[in-house]
Amino acid sequence: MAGQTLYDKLWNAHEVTKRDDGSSLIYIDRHLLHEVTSPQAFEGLELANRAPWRLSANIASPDHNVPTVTKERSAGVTGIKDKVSRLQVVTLDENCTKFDIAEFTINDARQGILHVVGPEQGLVLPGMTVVCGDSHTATHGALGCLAHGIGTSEVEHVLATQCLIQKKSKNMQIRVTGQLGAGVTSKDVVLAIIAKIGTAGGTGHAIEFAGQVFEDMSMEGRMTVCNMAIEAGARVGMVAVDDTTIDYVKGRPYAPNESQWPQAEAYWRTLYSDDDAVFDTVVEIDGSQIAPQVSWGTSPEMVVDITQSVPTPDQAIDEAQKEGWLRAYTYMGLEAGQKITDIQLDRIFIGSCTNSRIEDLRDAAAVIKGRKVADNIKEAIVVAGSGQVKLQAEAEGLDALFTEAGFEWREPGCSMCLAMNADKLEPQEHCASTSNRNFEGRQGNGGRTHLVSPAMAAAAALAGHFVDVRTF
Ligand SMILES: CC(C)[C@H](C(=O)O)[C@@H](O)C(=O)O
Ligand code: SF4
Repeated sequence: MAGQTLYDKLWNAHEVTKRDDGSSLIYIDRHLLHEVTSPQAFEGLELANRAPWRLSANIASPDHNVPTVTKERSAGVTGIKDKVSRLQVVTLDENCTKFDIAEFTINDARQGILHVVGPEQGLVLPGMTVVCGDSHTATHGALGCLAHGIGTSEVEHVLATQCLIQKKSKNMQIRVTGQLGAGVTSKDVVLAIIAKIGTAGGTGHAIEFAGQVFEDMSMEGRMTVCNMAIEAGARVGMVAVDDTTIDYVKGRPYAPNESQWPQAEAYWRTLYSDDDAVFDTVVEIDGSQIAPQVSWGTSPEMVVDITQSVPTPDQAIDEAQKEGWLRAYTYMGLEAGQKITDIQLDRIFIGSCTNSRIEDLRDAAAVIKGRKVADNIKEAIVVAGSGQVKLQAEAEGLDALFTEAGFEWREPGCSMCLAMNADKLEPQEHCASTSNRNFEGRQGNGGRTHLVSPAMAAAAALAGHFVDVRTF
């Protein structure tokens, strides 16, 4: 028998039963809940007169709708101006109280974006199956677990049964070899992967990221990459367990205690793809060739190197791509062939579940070196992914570096990643954003998003336009 991939191992360890139609019933270890996709699930549970099947598997926190301005945040839920947003957060609080589910509420020091909070608290551990009513749940695969987003009806299903009906995906390995150059980060790696394979490249697959670049990468970096597996078309992204994983988990509040640790670690150490495991699809990229990336268009695959230009229609591989580009030039207000470094910016957003961990903030802060945000930038905000990241950054003095340069230092939440709270772009504004999605209207009606790394966003804030952080 051929060896098993990491995905096979995780799947087999959680398969309760195979069904006649080729799907399987899978046991779920951890369920993360936020205010947007849980209300109807709780309502369904109540109507069916059911209780959550395993309370301790669930953890909730509001993240999408919370205000990030300190004055509004300190007022708690009453500080949320938008009625619908407030109702969602209040409803989450009420449901968690009613069903006895643990919640890091709006002003809890542990509140934050679930995909930052889960690993940080040790609530997500290697070997687990992890779900959340949120497509970026793939993030958690960085810890060597099987994690993916689910819809609201599945949220109800998991609450009620702790199980899910799933169809197994194909195995894909993306190998990034060699070493990254200075100034090139995990965000550039994942954007370069998507530029290469396209937003449908991973469709139907569970992606394992492997190779020297991921072996050398920190847990924060691995989370950035797995986070965007969904933008590469896959629901699942994973990295094998190694010393980096084990060291990251050790000592986290909900991680196994000392007496449980040896047993847990012994199991976790088995979570890698066997040498003779077979992948349905393999992609290889030379990491040393990756440059800082910038998205110019309205899809995460419309990405080029900072040294390049907006592509011209004759470079499109087919008519469909050409059509997409023509539409994107207009929406983004860019000319074909225009240099990326000529794109002037209006706002800067450093945050989101892709890039709001401590290492991301350190990377951005390191670029500042006493310089100031350029005059043409209307607003530059830094939004830590969780209360814990914010505290850590403040302990390191990063907040002062940012505010002295002219950035605003905000409270944790999804913020300007999506236009669901008060942090939005105005029509036609260009934003250098460390988030993961750049479709039309994502950051506000008519807003123009450019996806970049935290270091590139910081450099752009200081220059007022995109610059190559390697020579800035
Ligand atoms: C609101 C939520 C359902 C959504 C998701 O699933 O990803 C959001 O987090 C996003 O990033 O678009
Ligand atoms: S930060 Fe953005 S991508 Fe992540 S969960 Fe929030 S809205 Fe979705």
